[in-house]
Amino acid sequence: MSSEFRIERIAVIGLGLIGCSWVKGLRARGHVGFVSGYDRNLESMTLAQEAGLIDFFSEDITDVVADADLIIISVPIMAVRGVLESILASISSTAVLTDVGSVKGSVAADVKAVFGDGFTRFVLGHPIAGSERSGVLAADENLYVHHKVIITPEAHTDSKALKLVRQAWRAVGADIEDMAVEHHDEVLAATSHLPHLLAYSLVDTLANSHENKEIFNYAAGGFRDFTRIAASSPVMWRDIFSANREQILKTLDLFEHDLKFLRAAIELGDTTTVMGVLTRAKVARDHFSKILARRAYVDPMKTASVTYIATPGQALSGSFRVPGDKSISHRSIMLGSLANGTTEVSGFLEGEDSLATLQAFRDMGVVIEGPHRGRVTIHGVGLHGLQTPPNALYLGNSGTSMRLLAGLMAGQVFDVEMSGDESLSKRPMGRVADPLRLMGAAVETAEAGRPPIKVMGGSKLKGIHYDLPMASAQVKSCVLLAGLYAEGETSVTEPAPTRDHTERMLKGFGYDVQVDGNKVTLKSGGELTATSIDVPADISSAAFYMVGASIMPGSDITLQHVGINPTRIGVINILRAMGGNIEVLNEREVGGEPVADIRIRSAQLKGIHIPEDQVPLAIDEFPAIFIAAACAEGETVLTGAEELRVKESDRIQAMVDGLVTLGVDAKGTHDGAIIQGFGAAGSFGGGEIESQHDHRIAMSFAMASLRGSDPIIVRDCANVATSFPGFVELANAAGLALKVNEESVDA
Ligand SMILES: O=C(O)C1=C[C@@H](OP(=O)(O)O)[C@@H](O)[C@H](O)C1
Ligand SMILES: C=C(OP(=O)(O)O)C(=O)O
Repeated sequence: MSSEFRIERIAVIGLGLIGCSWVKGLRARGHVGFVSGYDRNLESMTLAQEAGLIDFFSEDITDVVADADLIIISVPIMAVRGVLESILASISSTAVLTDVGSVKGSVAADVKAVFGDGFTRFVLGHPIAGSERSGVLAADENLYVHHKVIITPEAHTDSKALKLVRQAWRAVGADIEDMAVEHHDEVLAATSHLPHLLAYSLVDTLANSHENKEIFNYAAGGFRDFTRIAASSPVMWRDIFSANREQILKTLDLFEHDLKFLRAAIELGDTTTVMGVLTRAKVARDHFSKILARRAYVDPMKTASVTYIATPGQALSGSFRVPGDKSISHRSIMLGSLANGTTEVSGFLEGEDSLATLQAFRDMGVVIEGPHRGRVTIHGVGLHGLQTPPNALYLGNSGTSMRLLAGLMAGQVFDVEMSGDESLSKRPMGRVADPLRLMGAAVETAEAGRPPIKVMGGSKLKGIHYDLPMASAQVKSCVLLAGLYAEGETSVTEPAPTRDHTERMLKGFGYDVQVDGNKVTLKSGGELTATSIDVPADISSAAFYMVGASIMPGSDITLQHVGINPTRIGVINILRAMGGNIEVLNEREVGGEPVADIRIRSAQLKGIHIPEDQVPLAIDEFPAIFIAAACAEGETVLTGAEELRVKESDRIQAMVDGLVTLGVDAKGTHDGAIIQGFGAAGSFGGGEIESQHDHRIAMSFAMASLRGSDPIIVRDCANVATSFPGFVELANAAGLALKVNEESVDA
């Protein structure tokens, strides 16, 4: 903020922490000329003058406000009206007034009552900052830096007055947020007023108990944390509780209702319900803690931008396990939730995509414990036990969650809306809406079949036969999952084999599924029975290391416990066809899925025309395979892969653009790409890569750095956490040299 902004005369009424910190901040930064102050307490005024916060005070409030350009009213809420009445006749005709109270509706009413309807120069404000410390001596010139100040402009508020107050807040480092008066009071009732009320009430209850001495002797831990805020000013809070009475009573009623519910569960020994409340609360609290760690009142549009700086690394070595399979993790939550009984999952992927699915089922009332080191316990509710979620289901970056859930939601009795991040919001959902509508579901999408997608409950579904127009396991799974709720038989035929985890897992839960060549059939009316699921390591995550070890001379790594379902092993087949040295060791079957350890040693790869039948079997691995192709001897041609254009990014374009940036001769075609490999003698040049916020593009170019001549900077890598938490640590342990640069930015 430039020091050109200046207010000549400010009057502060009420010399507490909030008003004094604002004035101190303005003074310290040279934005104010003369400050006068008033407080009911003479000592506060004297102290404020001695501390250099104010230049003048008077026991007559009218002397203090006369000639002020900005009057800051910083007194307990119930005292505002009295202040307004006593200054009404003395303020100048241009003076702007503002306040800092925690309730806005009552102050708006006071202004109207005292100054009349037509008064336009009062700007209602509320800084979300504070501490248990109070008074003049606690004033802190940096109290508002990066803190939110809520301004609640009214229709009649003068724009010049608004501008002045906004400038005066910004000048002390505050971030401004506008809200409607009623909305402010509703939000604050829940986030601030109710917690204070509970803290005061609990301490009072315990203090009145005849065992209070015992209680307070051992009052560390929970008591101290929960009741910290009961040390705040009683006058201030008495005023807030009466000024925002209606909204506080509303949230209190809600809380009383939920508290009774929890009490009843404890009384009945219903530990699952208790666990449900606790796990949901813990997740919410963990989420808020992340937010609170950064800011007092955070802007949800702020996210971290993550950049990888990848310098040439060493030969890869070691034996390690990459995180759990994403496709199987999603399905374990879905089927575990719909089963009868308790399902135990191990090896669960704690990535943002599978966690989005987990949260969606929690939102629909399923009690899910964990994840804790890959272990998840799901208390299934049966096929008909899901409950209406309180809000739209937010599925982040995850196409699998949205498409599979669309099928399941079509069979429910309640309506559900599903939304996602910027990337997911651009992905086609017509491909699932179409067959669901044929089954009788009522499904709405936004324009051109994009999310958000709304699935109306209560439709009577009927079984269909569906010929998949594209090879897509997500569409196949969507139709099959809807089939669990459809009258009669539901079947799908696919144009080429795609991952069959849904079919396998349904069978694992005891559901009858018929597979006949490329046709899968099931009938409704069955039940899912809880089971245990051991999720193998994700071959799609392993693929980056298969490529890394192949292209980097001297490499020799073993990837443990990798899922090698025949519908997923395209990457092994393709790399082998290119001359890769890949051994599949120790093959075994775990919970209906084949698993093996995979040893990869470096080899000089050669370009090939990738067989089209391998495309669906390696659909997520092409970004990594493009890196392998660039290091190969000769030309690699990919065809029949137009699906790559509708993943988290247009993966053909994103990879070709990145390769060209690094000096590789590559071009995209409508359904694939042609890449001229630079061979044994060549390398990637340095450069800056746009990952298009796509996890697989980011990780592929990180691997390219193994054969880089110069640093490769990869932008927007935050989404690596959707499928591969811990990627950077593992990569560096294996031989890469990745540095991470993280910044908070406006999304
Ligand atoms: O069913 C699944 O778990 C998936 C299917 C594939 O999508 P499509 O069905 O769109 O090919 C794949 O790309 C995605 O990462 C996971
Ligand atoms: C396409 C992918 O996932 P989804 O469709 O679930 O977003 C992927 O992980 O590469």
